[in-house]
Amino acid sequence: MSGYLSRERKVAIEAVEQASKVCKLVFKQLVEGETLTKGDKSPVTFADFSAQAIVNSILEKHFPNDPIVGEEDSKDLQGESGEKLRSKVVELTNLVISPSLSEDQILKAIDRGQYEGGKSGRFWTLDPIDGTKGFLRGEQYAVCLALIEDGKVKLGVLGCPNLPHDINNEHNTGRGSIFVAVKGRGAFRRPLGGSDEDETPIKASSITDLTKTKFCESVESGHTSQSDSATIANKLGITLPPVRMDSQCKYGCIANGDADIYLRLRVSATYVEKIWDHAAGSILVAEAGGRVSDTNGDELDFSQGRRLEKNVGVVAANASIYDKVIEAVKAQVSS
Ligand SMILES: Nc1ncnc2c1ncn2[C@@H]1O[C@H](COP(=O)(O)OS(=O)(=O)O)[C@@H](OP(=O)(O)O)[C@H]1O
Ligand SMILES: [Mg+2]
Ligand SMILES: [Mg+2]
Ligand SMILES: [Mg+2]
Repeated sequence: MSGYLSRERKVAIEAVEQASKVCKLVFKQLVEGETLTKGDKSPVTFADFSAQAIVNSILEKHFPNDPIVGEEDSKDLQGESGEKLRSKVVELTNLVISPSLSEDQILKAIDRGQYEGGKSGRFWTLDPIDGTKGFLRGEQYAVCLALIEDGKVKLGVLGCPNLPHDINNEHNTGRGSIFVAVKGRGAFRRPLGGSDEDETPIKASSITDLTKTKFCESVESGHTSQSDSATIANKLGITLPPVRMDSQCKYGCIANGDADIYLRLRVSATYVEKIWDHAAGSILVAEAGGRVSDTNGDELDFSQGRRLEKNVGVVAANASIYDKVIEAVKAQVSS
């Protein structure tokens, strides 16, 4: 494939593929292996750091001048107290990446993610594992990578290793997809581990009858107001129960037409959304013909640094119902 951002697209897919591999490996070794005591979050920590090391070192190899806004930093891996975690991350990273990287190279790669973002120039943003709680439960999580230029998202890649190919028939289909979107070039889905030939274009749904729509939201009631969304759904005449799913896989479902509305309604007055939690997902929905905004109807503004300082919550929906949905959301959040 040639043309606008074709090299960036290819490298980003490769980076997300490799990071997804380490996540699956950690899950198999440590979560499924029953070595875990209840409440132990160490596997997701190993996978988070290893995935960020892998993506950042692949980006550095191909685009050495591009800064990265990544969720993690190497603080917890430093010094004597970080020794155990550090050696595990080095081991895991080198199971996936070749040629092998030294401990120092791995820590430096993780810390390439410290860029502060902003309104000019180009940078990448990475959430090595979004939906950490979903990962630990063996449910949905995503590796999320996006390219931002002058404050606008131009490319987004979401790796969703556990997402069923058919969410309506989840026990009888394969799992694992990569979603890709480039500004102005549409949105696509391909199987994890697949090739360019396996890519198919995807579209948001075109359903107009609100009573038949499906909405999705976070599993965690600490991340979205599930009571506000129930009130909104009721006002809109939605009868189906919410599809609760962790991570940016929710954006993937909207882009793929598997759900029609995504509501993320602020629970805490002090929480500000992070750019890596929404960059890749939002371009995916927009390129699939859907609409995305915050709960005031304002465009998500990725030019404000590491966080979406100007926005509150998120609403995504298919284009035919978006206006009705945002009207109901605004009424609820301002009441
Ligand atoms: N208070 C609050 N409000 C809103 N969002 C929050 C909040 N706290 C955390 N987070 C971020 O939510 C990310 C996961 O979002 P999900 O929609 O996947 O939620 S969940 O997994 O169902 O809990 C999660 O991303 P990861 O840390 O990458 O998992 C957080 O960045
Ligand atoms: Mg996240
Ligand atoms: Mg994360
Ligand atoms: Mg986190």
